[in-house]
Amino acid sequence: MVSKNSSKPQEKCIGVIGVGSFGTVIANMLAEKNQVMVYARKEEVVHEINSLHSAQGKTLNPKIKGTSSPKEICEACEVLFLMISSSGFQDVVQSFAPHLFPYHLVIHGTKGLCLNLEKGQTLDSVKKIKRSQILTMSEVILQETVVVRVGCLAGPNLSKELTQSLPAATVIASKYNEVILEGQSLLRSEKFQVYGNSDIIGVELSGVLKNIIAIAAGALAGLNLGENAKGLLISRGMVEMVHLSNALGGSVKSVIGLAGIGDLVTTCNSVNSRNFTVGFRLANGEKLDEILASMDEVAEGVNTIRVIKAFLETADLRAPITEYLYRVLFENYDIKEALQFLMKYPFNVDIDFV
Ligand SMILES: NC(=O)c1ccc[n+]([C@@H]2O[C@H](COP(=O)([O-])OP(=O)(O)OC[C@H]3O[C@@H](n4cnc5c(N)ncnc54)[C@H](O)[C@@H]3O)[C@@H](O)[C@H]2O)c1
Ligand SMILES: O=P(O)(O)OC[C@H](O)CO
Repeated sequence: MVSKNSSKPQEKCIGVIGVGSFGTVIANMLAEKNQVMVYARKEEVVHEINSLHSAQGKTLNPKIKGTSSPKEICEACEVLFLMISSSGFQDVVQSFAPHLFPYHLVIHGTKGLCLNLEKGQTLDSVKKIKRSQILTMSEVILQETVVVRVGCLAGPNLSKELTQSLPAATVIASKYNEVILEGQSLLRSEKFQVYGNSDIIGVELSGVLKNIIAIAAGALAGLNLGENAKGLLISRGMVEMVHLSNALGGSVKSVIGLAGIGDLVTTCNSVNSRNFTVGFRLANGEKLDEILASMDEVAEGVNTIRVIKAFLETADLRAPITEYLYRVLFENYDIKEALQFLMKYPFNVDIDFV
């Protein structure tokens, strides 16, 4: 877009829905090049954004305007970044649906799964689920709204490091090349590289599934089992991710790319990862309920383990790391015994998917 009076490109208004850890970082990155409007559901957070230029203590670029109105942000912005944890994703998308039109372009950054169950059913009541009862976030957007041009953003993107402007890269995945090009033009900078991928389901699943392995990596670290064991876990974890992703509709190529192996290595090695931290604290004897109650931010891997365990009940597939973590998290199985079992698991071949 070029204004009538100058050759400088006119700034667009880009919307960011959700101002948690990741939403604030992405909003600040977008504000380097364009006007940004952010949506927060609480009026006090909107007031803080507009008067103090921060969101729950996290600094925001003063150019960023806050609103609690889905209508206002959808009218002002054609491009929207959805940065909501998976637990609130479906509710937020439903509340935005009346204000979204086919001209909107929506990119999400959520690394979790939603369920597509009958009214009144829960994971506890059904216990076994099929692929059709699991929704990735792009599938939620397509199911609940008339938006067509949907993308996802995934990769090794720890928000604490992005806040410090440390170098990083991400993947924008979409079936539509224009979504990838738009995401690249909005976010790419000297410090932040943006790759494209057309396999949106595979990229979403890569970001979702690596959280499971990160919980196990945190547990290994908490038990001081060493770097050899971590190498073993990451490599077997990647194989498990490939098979699960395949069964859920993702391609191998995405898992071995930046959003898969790239994010897997980062998250399995960082105390800044919430999922790694859950595993680390479990290994130090804390109970899951205590850990989750003390965390302000979401560790998506915990719910993902429940969802994938229920999926495994209907799939012709073994995923031993996920299955044993489920027993540790939800059936009081001893974490040391689980890890010892996994170390001795009789995997016969190293790589069986190429
Ligand atoms: N923090 C990171 O380093 C990082 C990096 C990449 C991806 N992610 C992914 O991004 C997603 C969000 O992570 P985060 O770190 O920002 O989490 P967070 O807990 O800091 O923020 C979650 C945001 O979702 C909003 N939200 C949740 N339920 C809502 C509801 N019902 N209505 C309105 N708003 C609601 C919260 O208010 C908050 O703004 C997760 O899926 C995470 O896996 C996080
Ligand atoms: O803090 P985590 O464990 O949710 O990880 C954050 C990002 O997914 C890292 O890319």
